[in-house]
Amino acid sequence: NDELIKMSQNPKDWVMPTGDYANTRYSKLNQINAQNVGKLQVAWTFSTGVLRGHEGGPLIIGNIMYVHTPFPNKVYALDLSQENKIVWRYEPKQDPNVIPVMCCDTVNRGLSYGDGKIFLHQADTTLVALDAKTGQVAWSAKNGDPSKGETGTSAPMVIKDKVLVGISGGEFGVQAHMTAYDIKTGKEVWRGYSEGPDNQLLVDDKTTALGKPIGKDSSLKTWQGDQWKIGGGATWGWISYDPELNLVYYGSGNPSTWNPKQRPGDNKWSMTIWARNPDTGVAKWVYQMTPHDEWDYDGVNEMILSDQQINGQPRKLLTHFDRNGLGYTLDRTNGELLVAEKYDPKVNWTSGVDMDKNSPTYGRPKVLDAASTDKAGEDHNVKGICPAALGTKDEQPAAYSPDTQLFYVPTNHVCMDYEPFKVSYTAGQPYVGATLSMYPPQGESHMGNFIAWDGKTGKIVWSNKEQFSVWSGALATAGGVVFYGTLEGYLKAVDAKTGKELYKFKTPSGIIGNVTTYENGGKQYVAVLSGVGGWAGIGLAAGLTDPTAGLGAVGGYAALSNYTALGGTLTVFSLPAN
Ligand SMILES: O=C(O)c1cc(C(=O)O)c2c(n1)C(=O)C(=O)c1cc(C(=O)O)[nH]c1-2
Repeated sequence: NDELIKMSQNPKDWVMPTGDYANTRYSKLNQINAQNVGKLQVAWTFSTGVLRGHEGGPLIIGNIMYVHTPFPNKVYALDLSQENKIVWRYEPKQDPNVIPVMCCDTVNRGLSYGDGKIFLHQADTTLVALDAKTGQVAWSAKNGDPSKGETGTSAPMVIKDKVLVGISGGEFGVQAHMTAYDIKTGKEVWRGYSEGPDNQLLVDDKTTALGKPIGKDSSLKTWQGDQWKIGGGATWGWISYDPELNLVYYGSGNPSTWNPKQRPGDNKWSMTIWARNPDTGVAKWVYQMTPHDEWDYDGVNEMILSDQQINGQPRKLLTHFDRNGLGYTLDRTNGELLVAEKYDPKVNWTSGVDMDKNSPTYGRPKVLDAASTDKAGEDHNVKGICPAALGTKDEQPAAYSPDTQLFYVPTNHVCMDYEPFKVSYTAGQPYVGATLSMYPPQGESHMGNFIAWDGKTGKIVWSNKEQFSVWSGALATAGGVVFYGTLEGYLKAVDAKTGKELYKFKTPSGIIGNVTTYENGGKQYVAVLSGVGGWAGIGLAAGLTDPTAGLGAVGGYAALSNYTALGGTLTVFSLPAN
């Protein structure tokens, strides 16, 4: 979308949920820098009036800031030039029966802008277009059916003349997809599924995996019978786009039931990086990271696009920090695999990815027997698997700074016990089939790290310990400062080169939102939503206390209740006048 490409080059605004199409979450603003960030103060705050987990962050377009909330998915337009007065608000009426079919809290990851409209993907899967000036509904489209377990949590993305949106429901046996709607009318233009026959996948004889054509029925061959129809591969993560290559990138999630015995085969194309043509939806290339998942290592985390040199050659790269604990760097033009390395040294389910191009298992991770929940079988508890099901990183997006050529990655440092059991499929009911518990790696007490990563070599450059997982999205800036939030509720600023902590402030609740920056009236601001929740905070958010509830997260993060409580607030920071 040419309008958006132009707008996203103006660092005063924040026009996409991801900051830019490349998903770098990097801002050229440098008024706030490593020297003065220690003086940051709260400029203003705004209560959203909603409890539970607040993910994503606001959009800023000129003088208007657009703030969204978790279910019931309110949207506020605030006028920054009029003391943040509420210009309009949108409050959808949604059936609360959608709440129990949301796997990991009632979160929403944010809004998109394009063609004078604000796009919201509601929990009940309604994709709604609001007039950016008035908040009036311009059109709405139904992206799924909550009675089958389909829900909406992901941020839509405007690409050219279309709005792209994924779907959640991997824990309910949905057949997930990415769908493109016409930006003017809301009419469906294409829908590409994560598994199924070729005409549903939108693949053709030119679609490749690791440089080779995937061939006919590439997905069907990897499922038993009709299992692909309830095969998951949910698409609830972030979307990126390369306008020059005309390719969109996103990942697909777990192949439904967490009991691997019930779905033999590679379960393609769950756990896969997809590169699709946004005009037709047809896939140019795919790469499956975790064939036949045995741990719920969803592949949906963001794909960050950067241009860097490898061995003296300029390369168009895609870097992805997968739930499975491996940081991948690929050539985004063709899906060539360049780097796959652990970004937490505790990752122990695999000895690494086969990088030998001539090997029959090229590109596949080598699974270690001790961590195989499939080998152990139903009703056997496999202990000490790292990472836990919520991965070395979950939805919390990393940032990339072209100044340092480093990625700044919020991570989980958590391991698990995992016991698969037999589960039968009923539409609209959980289709999980595993009991989990979560805890820090043996001999350690901290559950998170905030790291800097070199994607060219696959190495950690520095690492800061955090007591809990870092469930907030990072922001990198030209001021040499990187920002992130913590589950206890701190907004933190660290030096981009060294990781040294330069500032922290405790906001009213735990932070699972993404840090955003903008400029208004000549002043740089940093904004973040607090409001604890998400999968890590599900115990607090949903009032659960059984340690195995929340798929094991309730016990793992029980100590969080000593630090914070529910409540959605936007906190905005700036430097003092002098
Ligand atoms: O498979 C799915 O459909 C699905 C959906 C979601 C979601 O929409 O929030 C999450 C997950 N899976 C998931 O595996 C997961 O770890 C997770 C964490 C969160 C969160 O917001 O904290 N959502 C989700």
